[in-house]
Amino acid sequence: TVEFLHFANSSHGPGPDKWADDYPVANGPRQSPINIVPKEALYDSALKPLKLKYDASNAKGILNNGHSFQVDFVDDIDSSTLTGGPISGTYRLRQFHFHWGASNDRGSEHTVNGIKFPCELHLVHWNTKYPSFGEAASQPDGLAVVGVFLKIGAANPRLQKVLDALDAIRTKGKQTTFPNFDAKTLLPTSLDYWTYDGSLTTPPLLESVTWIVLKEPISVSPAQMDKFRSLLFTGEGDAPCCMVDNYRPPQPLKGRLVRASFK
Ligand SMILES: NS(=O)(=O)c1ccc(C(=O)N2CCc3cc(O)c(O)cc3[C@@H]2c2ccccc2)cc1
Ligand SMILES: [Zn+2]
Repeated sequence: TVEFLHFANSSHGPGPDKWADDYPVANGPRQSPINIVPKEALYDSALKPLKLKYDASNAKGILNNGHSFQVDFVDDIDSSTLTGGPISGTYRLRQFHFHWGASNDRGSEHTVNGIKFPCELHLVHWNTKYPSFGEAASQPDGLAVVGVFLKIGAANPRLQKVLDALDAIRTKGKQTTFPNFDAKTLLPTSLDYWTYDGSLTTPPLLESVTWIVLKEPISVSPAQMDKFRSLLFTGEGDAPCCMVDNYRPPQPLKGRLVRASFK
């Protein structure tokens, strides 16, 4: 459809339909995102509650990486971690970032019964049984990403703190310090989740992600969505191209089971 034609031919490289040329894993058995069909998810009473312990002082900086923006965390100690849930061991928070659309009818990567949300937050964690994030990213149990949907509603004051930093990182490659941010403030009340084995949703599309998608969305206002769209894919001095529609569409399930932590 039109947004992918744009994504495919835009200045920031080939879009999702071209990725298989350079990354054959794009057609692999455990690609992300997927469409979640709640009625086809299996409630698994053995799934533990998610335990997210985030230390605000671990927040380092905020960066426009040319395909999204991310808030990076100090991850050389076990102070911001994910445990419990579908995973075993301890995973450290590395960064969080978002995916969003050019309009409020699209933007999320995962969909629920085919419904697209205007935005999706990803909190990226890596398994500390491996020596580093890069090493973990190539292991089948190396990464765990918590996905949170954003739904149009009241302005979200916790999200606003992140959005207020975007003016300083408008173009690709720009970054600025972003100290003392508690990522927990971006989570919804309920930590009920769906979980399945998947991949990175951007190249290199590594099949190393245990996905944990929260059922309850957080709110975002239309004005706040416009703030996301004020970012540019392009660098300073390049012809400006608005950073929008930076989401991969749902990929084939290929027989995978989606489990639910709730009835
Ligand atoms: N959407 S997502 O699945 O949650 C996700 C998670 C991590 C990453 C990530 O950290 N990547 C992939 C893209 C990328 C691009 C770069 O220019 C870069 O310097 C680093 C990354 C990393 C990455 C690259 C190689 C191996 C593992 C991660 C990207 C997307
Ligand atoms: Zn992502």
